[in-house]
Amino acid sequence: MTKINTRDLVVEILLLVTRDGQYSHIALNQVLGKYQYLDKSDRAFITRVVEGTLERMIELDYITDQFSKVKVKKMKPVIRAIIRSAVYQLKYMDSVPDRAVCSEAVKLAASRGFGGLRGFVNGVLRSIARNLDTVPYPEEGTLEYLSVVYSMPRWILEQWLGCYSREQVERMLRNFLQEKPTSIRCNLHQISKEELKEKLIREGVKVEDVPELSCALLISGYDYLAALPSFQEGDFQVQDISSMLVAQRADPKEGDYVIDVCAAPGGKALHLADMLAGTGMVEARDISDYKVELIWDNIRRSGMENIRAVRWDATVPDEESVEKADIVIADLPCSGLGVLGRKSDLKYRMTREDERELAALQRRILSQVWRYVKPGGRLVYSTCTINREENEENAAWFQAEHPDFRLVSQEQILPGQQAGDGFYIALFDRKD
Ligand SMILES: C[S@@+](CC[C@H](N)C(=O)[O-])C[C@H]1O[C@@H](n2cnc3c(N)ncnc32)[C@H](O)[C@@H]1O
Repeated sequence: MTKINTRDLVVEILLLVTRDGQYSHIALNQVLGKYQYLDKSDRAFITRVVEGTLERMIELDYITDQFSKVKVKKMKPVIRAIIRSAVYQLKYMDSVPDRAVCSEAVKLAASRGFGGLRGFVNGVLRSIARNLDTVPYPEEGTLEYLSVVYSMPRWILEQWLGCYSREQVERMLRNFLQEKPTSIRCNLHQISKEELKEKLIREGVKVEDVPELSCALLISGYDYLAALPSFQEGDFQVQDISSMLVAQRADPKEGDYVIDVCAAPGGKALHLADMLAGTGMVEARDISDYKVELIWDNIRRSGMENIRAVRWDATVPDEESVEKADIVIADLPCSGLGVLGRKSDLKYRMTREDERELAALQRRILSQVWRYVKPGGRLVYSTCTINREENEENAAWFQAEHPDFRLVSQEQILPGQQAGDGFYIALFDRKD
């Protein structure tokens, strides 16, 4: 079998994300799925360089611009991807010798049809390698400094500094860059947490408890999660810890009928079905056949029978569901700025305009789905963002529009505040 060049795969994935607009986790899974025979260390190298390069892209470009006559923005996409991933290795991966980073990058430029730029790539990377320790950074305390050091677009920083203290903002920024274990939710209808822990340990996985949540575990040290027997047998679901709070706040009772109006890939809907312990029914809806199939994949794996997946556009009224649900879950599409620690490419995609459009879409969906809540039932509105317009302001708007609903609680969890992602949850009940 021909040896796969891992750095070439890194460049391929970076191009899929930065040039072709694919989501990083999808591009990474796609490529790693195609080369399943790669050994564990190669897979770990590819994942680390791709994720690290995307996470630190603003800083990497800032460094490169100090040493290159052609600014990063003006470079050809392939050269840009090669240089970015090489600068990441020079700055953040001590285990890779600088000489190897530079020469591999030069070879890559040639093999990708840019032989004429070998000298350029070599020159830029060697000057960076020589001068990395003395790169002048923007003045500490300025917005530019935060933007470069934490690789965060300025508009996002301005927005957060307008709502939160500098200390809170810096804690979030530090948190996004920290490596975190994967959180999983144990399917308690099928296996106890202790049994799952033992099974995972036998599969070579490192497991930690989450004391505050009886269904959650943190795992690390595995190679390919989807290949673990415990995953294939439906013993757990990958789910963020903050996201597990949604079903907890909804607090379903035996026999409840739940509609999750935006459910794919099904994390919260499956959690609710698990809490219903074989009783009641969860209808998990999403907008496309593709998304509905993702939910079905997870339902089949979990083996649960009190949940079904259905295609339905949540902005379209569904007269048959009016006042039928004990609980409506509205975990709506959002700007996702609370999960930048796991999906760092979102910070480069999102714009202020997108946020406004998402806040408006959330209102359109809420304007329909409240009708499905029975008198005496509950509506949980949640997002994985930390933007007030999408969160507190939408909850206040909903409350003002619908006086027969009462805002029972709302919580804005900031990244770094507890173990999970940044998240927002508002719980409403409908008067009887
Ligand atoms: C935040 S995600 C939901 C995550 C899910 N609740 C979970 O826990 O796994 C939002 C979902 O809304 C779906 N969506 C977007 N617009 C929609 C619409 N108009 N109707 C129904 N679903 C929609 C997206 O396809 C996406 O799967």
